Amino acid sequence: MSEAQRSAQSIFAPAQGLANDWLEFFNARAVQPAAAAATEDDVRGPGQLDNSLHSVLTITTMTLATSGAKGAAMVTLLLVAMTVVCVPGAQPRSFTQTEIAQLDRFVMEVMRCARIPALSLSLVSDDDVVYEKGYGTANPTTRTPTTKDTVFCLGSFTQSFTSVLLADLLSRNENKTFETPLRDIMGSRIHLPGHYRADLVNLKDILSMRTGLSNMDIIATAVGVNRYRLMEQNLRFAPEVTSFRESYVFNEILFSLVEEAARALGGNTWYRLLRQHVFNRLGMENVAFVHMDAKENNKLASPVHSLNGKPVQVPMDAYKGQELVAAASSVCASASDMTRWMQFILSGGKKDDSQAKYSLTKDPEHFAGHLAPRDASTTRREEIMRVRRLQVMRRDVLQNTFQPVQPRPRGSTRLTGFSQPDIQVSYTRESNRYAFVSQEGSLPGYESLITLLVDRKAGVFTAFTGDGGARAYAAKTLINTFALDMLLQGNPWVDSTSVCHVMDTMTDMTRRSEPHPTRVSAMSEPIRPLEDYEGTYRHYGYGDVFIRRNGSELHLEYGELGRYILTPSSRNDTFIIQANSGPLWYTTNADEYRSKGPYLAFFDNRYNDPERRPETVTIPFFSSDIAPVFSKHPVRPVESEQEDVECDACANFISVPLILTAAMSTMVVSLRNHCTYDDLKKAADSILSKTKYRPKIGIICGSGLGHLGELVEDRIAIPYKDIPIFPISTVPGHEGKLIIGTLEGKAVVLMQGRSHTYEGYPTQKIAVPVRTMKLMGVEILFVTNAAGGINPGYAVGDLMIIKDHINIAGFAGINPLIGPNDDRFGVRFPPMSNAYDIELRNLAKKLGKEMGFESFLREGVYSMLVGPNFETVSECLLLRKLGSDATGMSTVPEVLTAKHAGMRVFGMSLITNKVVSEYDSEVMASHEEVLETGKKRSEDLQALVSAMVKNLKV
Ligand SMILES: O=P(O)(O)O[C@@H]1C[C@H](O)[C@@H](CO)O1
Ligand SMILES: Nc1nc2[nH]cnc2c(=O)[nH]1
Repeated sequence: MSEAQRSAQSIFAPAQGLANDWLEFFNARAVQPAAAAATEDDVRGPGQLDNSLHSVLTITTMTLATSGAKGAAMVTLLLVAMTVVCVPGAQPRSFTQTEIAQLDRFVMEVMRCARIPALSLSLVSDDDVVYEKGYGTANPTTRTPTTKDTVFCLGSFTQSFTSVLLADLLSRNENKTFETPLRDIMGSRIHLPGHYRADLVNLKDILSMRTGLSNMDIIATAVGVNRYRLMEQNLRFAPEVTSFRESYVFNEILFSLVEEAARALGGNTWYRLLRQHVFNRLGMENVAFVHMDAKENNKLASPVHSLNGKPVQVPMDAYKGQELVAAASSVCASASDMTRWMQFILSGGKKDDSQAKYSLTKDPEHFAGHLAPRDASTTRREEIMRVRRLQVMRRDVLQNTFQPVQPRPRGSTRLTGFSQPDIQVSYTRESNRYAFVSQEGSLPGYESLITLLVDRKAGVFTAFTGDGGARAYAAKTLINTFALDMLLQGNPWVDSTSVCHVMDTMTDMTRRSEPHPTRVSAMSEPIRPLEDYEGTYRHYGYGDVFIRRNGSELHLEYGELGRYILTPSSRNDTFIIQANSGPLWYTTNADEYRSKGPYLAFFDNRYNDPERRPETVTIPFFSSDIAPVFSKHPVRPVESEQEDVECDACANFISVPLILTAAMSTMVVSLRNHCTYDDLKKAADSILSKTKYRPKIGIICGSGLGHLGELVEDRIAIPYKDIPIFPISTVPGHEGKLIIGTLEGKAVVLMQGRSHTYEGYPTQKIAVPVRTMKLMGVEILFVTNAAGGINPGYAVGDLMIIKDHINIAGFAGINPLIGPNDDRFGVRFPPMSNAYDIELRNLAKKLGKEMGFESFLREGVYSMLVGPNFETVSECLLLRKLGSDATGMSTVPEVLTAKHAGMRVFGMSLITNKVVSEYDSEVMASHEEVLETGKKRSEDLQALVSAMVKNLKV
């Protein structure tokens, strides 16, 4: 037994008072520390540790304050970021014997403190293997020592493999990218909740976890749901945590869709494609899948958890349910495999082929495109040497998987790197010195972490068996940190004498940052007879749970695997959940899970009446974000129907029914109505290419008011039908031309006519011309319209400067800003309190006065209804009560879009008619009257707008 093992044992046993079972694991370890022992000088003392540790912990504390449930992961990442950057100008290199001994000692100490039975480590630098090693006992039954070829299941790390596979498949497919809507890849309907998601969701959204849908992974582990049922029935009821693409929401169940996409792209199952395209190509020989062939793999390290302080083997059946989330979490691999992976990533798609024995004659494909041009002097050996580093995947293809979803705002103190992680290896951060890539994974009984310093071509991989949770995070982080510091010849700030203490501190901090468990204690008697709780409770997303009495016990059954006992607690109608048997024991029984507090089931009835039987049961541990409520009388959630009609965003004309249900205010709109930034930019550039002018002023002319366009000099006119993304005006009085030229010497772009929601355009489409103007460089927008006068003091022919608006249509869910927000246009939640620019309003009043318009120039509030009908009398009276002076059917969507995009807005209504506000009146509003008035007064309106343009300082 080595010195390190002896000290591990002596400290371990008495201090922790642990069961012998754990010691057995250590006794059986096959660690062979290097011959040379480390000198004291190699190891930093506690004094040095304090400063570094202090700064790390300070940052950690700050992170925890803002991070919430994902605190542990962030601690991990920050610690690595903090420590690996503190090595100035170090060079990667191989280890001396002394360093190997130092590293071994460190690892073994971590294993001792974190009670890790088996661990594998691999380090690479400059494409070379620096160190690969197994520690401890891989299989307690056979006492097999851990080696570099021992297989560990990697959990979420699988997502990195999946991303690279997809990058490769997409690169072979001309028309598809990570941003192609999934339905265009899979050719089938995708059922997801909320407007737009099903239409728009793409691989990037799922891989970077920004669909906003709650994680329902429990379905995969407990219910016999097959993929078809999941996709057809359950996913459409996944609870929404945030809006689509709003922020990072952990979700692995949607990887079932990714698997289907891989199948559609590659014509084979995901795992076969993965073997073929990734593992075989890289020579990752030991790979297995946790739910399929891992249990037959004799190199597999046995998964171990602790229960009441004793190590217990996790039954392989527990991983059966991983099938549904396989693409997110099912790959198992050895340290030697992961060395190859790290070399592949760090070298930009190459594989170290130096050990391979290929024959030029027998394996010509292997050398295709890699051989040096041959001349008489080239020997066969030289030719072969050229392919020592074989490019197995194109660099640009691989790089696709590293594209951030959204760039981190400059100078931002928000940890957007975490909440909007990069697509592939998840967490890329530009540290002071190195681009840093890291991904960790966990499954019951297994932990892993890979950390790559891309610029330094250095990487470390650690995997082990044992408990998960805060201590495991600390353990793997510290090992990777220490190894990288050593690799880069830095002075590790933690060493084997201090690491256990540091790990304790980190563990405590992480645990403290987690939500406090509800305090309840077990009771022998519930407040009501057990029969009262019995029944089938349903959730449309999660499926059914069955509550049955079994003798004196209450049981909860969920799917194939979920068998739980419900123990009454000190809180009324609240039960403590514990798995009683079977492979799911670890979900509620294992020490690490229990340390987070008891798992509870809350029964309730809708009247909150203790006299009535419970009708619902809420089970928080089924989800990490929204606790699902199962009900005896469930109400089927209203689904947002997806539009069947293919109505492409950039099609000329879109007829989309707007169905407003009074109860839900649900608008049925296809997200394809959104033009992307690139579509709009293309349109803007194409318009600008037709004119020498670069207008900063945009003007939209309302019904019958387009004659202003005739005052524009040196103009070109582009019919909307020639701008593919523009909606086309279909209403008399709206010409439908975009005019560019000068007005009063200023470059302007003028819309001779507009489109309206009532024409059948989704309101997002109305935003298109405004956003196009924005991308052309427009800074100030003039909007004019014809409106009905509500204010009794107004007369037909009055001009009303718009002071503010009331978005009546918005009350019913019609707003052009609904849908995913593209930050390049504006913020998600734009203020609207200053919609109509005060300076421009004052300028209009001043000029109006000078022009002698005072007697018919007003200032008031415009309200927008969708139309196309004019108002009923009661509606007019209501609008008046709301504070509206005039009403119309346009303008507001344009103003919202312009303000969202940071433009200044001036609005003016021509009062073309007076609304009918008496029940017995025989007067009727008509479009003819509107146009007629327009003719009479439009010259004044034109004069005022022209004068304003003249006076603007742009
Ligand atoms: O485009 P605007 O708002 O000027 O047109 C108004 C509203 C209807 O389109 C039409 C009704 O006459 O005039
Ligand atoms: N809603 C509405 N729009 C108009 N556009 C012009 N006149 C009117 C009107 O009276 N009501």
